[in-house]
Amino acid sequence: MNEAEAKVDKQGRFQAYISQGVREGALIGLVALCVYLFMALISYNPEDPGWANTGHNQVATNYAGRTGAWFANVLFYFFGYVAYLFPLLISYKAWLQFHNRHKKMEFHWPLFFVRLLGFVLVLISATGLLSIYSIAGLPISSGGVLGQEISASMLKAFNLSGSSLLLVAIFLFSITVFTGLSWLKLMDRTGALTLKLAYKLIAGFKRFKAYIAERSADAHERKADKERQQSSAKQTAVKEPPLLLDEVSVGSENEPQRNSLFSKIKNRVALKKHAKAEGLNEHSVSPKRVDPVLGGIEQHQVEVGRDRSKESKQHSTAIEKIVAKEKIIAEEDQKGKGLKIAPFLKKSSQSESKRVAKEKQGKLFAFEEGRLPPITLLDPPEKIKEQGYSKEVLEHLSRLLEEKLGDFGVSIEVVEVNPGPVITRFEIQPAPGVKVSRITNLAKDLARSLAVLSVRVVEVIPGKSVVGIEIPNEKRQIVRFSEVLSTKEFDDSQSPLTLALGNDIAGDPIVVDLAKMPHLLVAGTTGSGKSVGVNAMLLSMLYKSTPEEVRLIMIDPKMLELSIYDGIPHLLTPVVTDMKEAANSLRWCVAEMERRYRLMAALGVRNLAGYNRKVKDGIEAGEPLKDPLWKPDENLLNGEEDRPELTTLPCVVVVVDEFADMMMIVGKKVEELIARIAQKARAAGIHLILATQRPSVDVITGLIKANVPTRIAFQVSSRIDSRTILDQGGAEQLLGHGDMLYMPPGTGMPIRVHGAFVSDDEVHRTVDDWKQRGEPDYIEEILTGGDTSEAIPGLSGESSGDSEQDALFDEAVAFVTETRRASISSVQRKLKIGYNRAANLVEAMEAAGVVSEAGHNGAREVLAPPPPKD
Ligand SMILES: Nc1ncnc2c1ncn2[C@@H]1O[C@H](COP(=O)(O)OP(=O)(O)OP(=O)(O)O)[C@@H](O)[C@H]1O
Repeated sequence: MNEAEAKVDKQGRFQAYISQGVREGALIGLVALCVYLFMALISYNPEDPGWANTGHNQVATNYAGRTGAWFANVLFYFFGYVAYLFPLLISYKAWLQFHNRHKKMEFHWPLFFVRLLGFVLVLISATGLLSIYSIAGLPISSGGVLGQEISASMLKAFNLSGSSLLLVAIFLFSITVFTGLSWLKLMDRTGALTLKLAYKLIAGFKRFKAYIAERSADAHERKADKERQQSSAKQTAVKEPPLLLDEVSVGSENEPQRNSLFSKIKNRVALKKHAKAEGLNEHSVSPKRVDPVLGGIEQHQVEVGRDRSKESKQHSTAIEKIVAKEKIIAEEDQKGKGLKIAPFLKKSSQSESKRVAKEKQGKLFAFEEGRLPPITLLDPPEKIKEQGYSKEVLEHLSRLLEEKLGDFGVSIEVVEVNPGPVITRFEIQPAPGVKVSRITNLAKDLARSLAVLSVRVVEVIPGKSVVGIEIPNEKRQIVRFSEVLSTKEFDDSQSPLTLALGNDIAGDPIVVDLAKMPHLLVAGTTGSGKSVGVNAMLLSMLYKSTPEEVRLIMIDPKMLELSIYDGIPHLLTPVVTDMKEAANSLRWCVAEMERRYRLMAALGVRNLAGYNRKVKDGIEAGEPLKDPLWKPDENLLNGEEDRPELTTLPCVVVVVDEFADMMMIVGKKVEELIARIAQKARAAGIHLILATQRPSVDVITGLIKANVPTRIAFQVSSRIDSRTILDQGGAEQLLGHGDMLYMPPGTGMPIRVHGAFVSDDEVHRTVDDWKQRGEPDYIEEILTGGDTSEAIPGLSGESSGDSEQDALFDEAVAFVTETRRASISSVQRKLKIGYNRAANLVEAMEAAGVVSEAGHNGAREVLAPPPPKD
């Protein structure tokens, strides 16, 4: 940079420095002048000494002092109230100075003169107008001397109206000239501002209206909730239609206030249903409540973002609430549409079995009678099946289920609905962290809330990660026995001990094999369908097997249910009603079991099927097998040629209806006999069906439970009873009338079965048919006991029976199975009894199969499982 340039640069910087100082100095000076003038004008006192008058005051009262008083006097004298225009003008100039501080200062003379002209014109017109329309307060006219002069000459020339018009026009024009203000633009801006203001006012009013509506709706709802609570407390019975009534009344006592939203949705569900019933459009009912508020929502939402004031925040929360509610309702509708409603997948083909087809043919061509009674003897299934809930009701129920569980603090989502012939299963997906036991514990509350008979919670559905909620259909289909017998499943089953239980929840037949169980325990309260169930089992065998295949021993302490079967060829002995005879028949079973074991051992086979096959093969080959156990009678002097031929052995099924009565009358001996049969009889083809209506631990003892692995629970009165039978709850949630839980052996998962219905007539017809087919071949020793009772190995004699009847026997069994220690001394210590009594108890336990025989070191193994924990 050369010297000249540096000089120019220095000068430039100096100029910039000066110009900035001048600008800022001018700004400060102008502000100070404006304030000073303004002070002087507002505190103007005519008493002060001034330009036009000397005044009485020695000391000026003006805030701006004598000078200020003087200036004020001059300005007011000449221009009247227009004097205020001067500080106003100066403040405008100061603002311009500030606004354009970064711009280069340029002085434009023509513009300056135009502006000055404008200013003069403003002074003239304003003062003139003020003098014509004088405002009091100044010693001279409010337009000052200038105004006086102008108005006088104007009035002379143009009169009042003409002068006024002219002066207003000049004033407006001069303002434009002076300030550059465009009146048209101003009008535009004013219009826009007015409109904006009007919008704001309307929006504010709408928000306020919405807020008021919301508050009154809430108050109304709280009041309605309260009334509902009171009325539901008073209500003892739920009226028709149960679902709708429940939606508004039942369960509301559990609803906290915060859930009033749910009650609104509930009402909506009710309204929708009602609307449907009335044939109304759904929308004609529901949106009415929200219409007034919905109108302004969108606009409000936009403004809520802008307006940060407190009041608008309050309003916005009210609006957000409403929007949220609408969202929920919309979601609800959406969900309803997305819900999967599919009937259960059926496994069975439903086509009729070969046997049914054959029977039809047989009828047609009058074939010879079959070896079994025809299924046509039974009542045919109903042609018109009851239909479950409609799709709409299922959707509503799903939402209701979600709400109700939500009310109890359990958040779930219904993912699928499977309507079945008797019940409908809702598959629900619990929210993360929700324990399924919480839902199970709510079963009763849910049933009440949904106004249904009962609700069963299926904690685990194999192959799915959902929980099942089963609710009964309004009308249930009756499962006819004939429809289960006509299925392929029953026909294809090879076992002579095939039992047709009924249909599962999907309507598929449940056909089971007693031989595989191998013993069955059936329990349920009075009227639960237990006797019908046992009849169905017996008829299943009568429609599947001949007396050569299956023989029956029926024990009926009530002398009621089973006596109907008396006289059929399957019976080994007349229906047993005497309990002493019942004990003898059990004893015979044990002896028969032992005999069969010996026979099987002699023939080298492992089970009854193997034995029967071998015997049959021998007969078919023309070389029937001889009885290896036969001993020649010394008195009769018979020889080897008299050795009888072996015949096939039938399965023996012992059916005990009301097994609790037998236990009470005969005592513990029965338990021991049953345990004995249950432990070993599978291979020997002896099976037990034990039914009781008293599922208590003194009837279904640990010993029996340990030996009878397959259970069927009909409806019971409590969860404890259900646990006694199934080792888990669930049976208390059944519907009765043949609804049962079937627990197959070796599984912990009960299957829900709707039992097949068998009428007494059907039983009579079947029994009569069998009676015509053959006579029973009774074995007398069964009832008398014969000499078999003494000869049963392993079966305790009367002395051990006494020990078993010891009052402490059960306690001792419980102790031993629990601690898994079977020593006499520990029993002695635990029960605080003498050595002999403890030893007898342990021996009785050995005889009952609870503990093993003493080993070479005297130690015994505990065989029975530990007692169930309630
Ligand atoms: N599978 C079924 N389907 C429809 N209804 C049934 C079914 N099973 C039973 N019922 C109805 O339930 C009633 C009671 O059944 P059931 O007599 O078998 O009960 P229970 O448990 O044996 O009672 P109790 O112990 O007093 O004899 C029957 O009269 C019948 O109307």
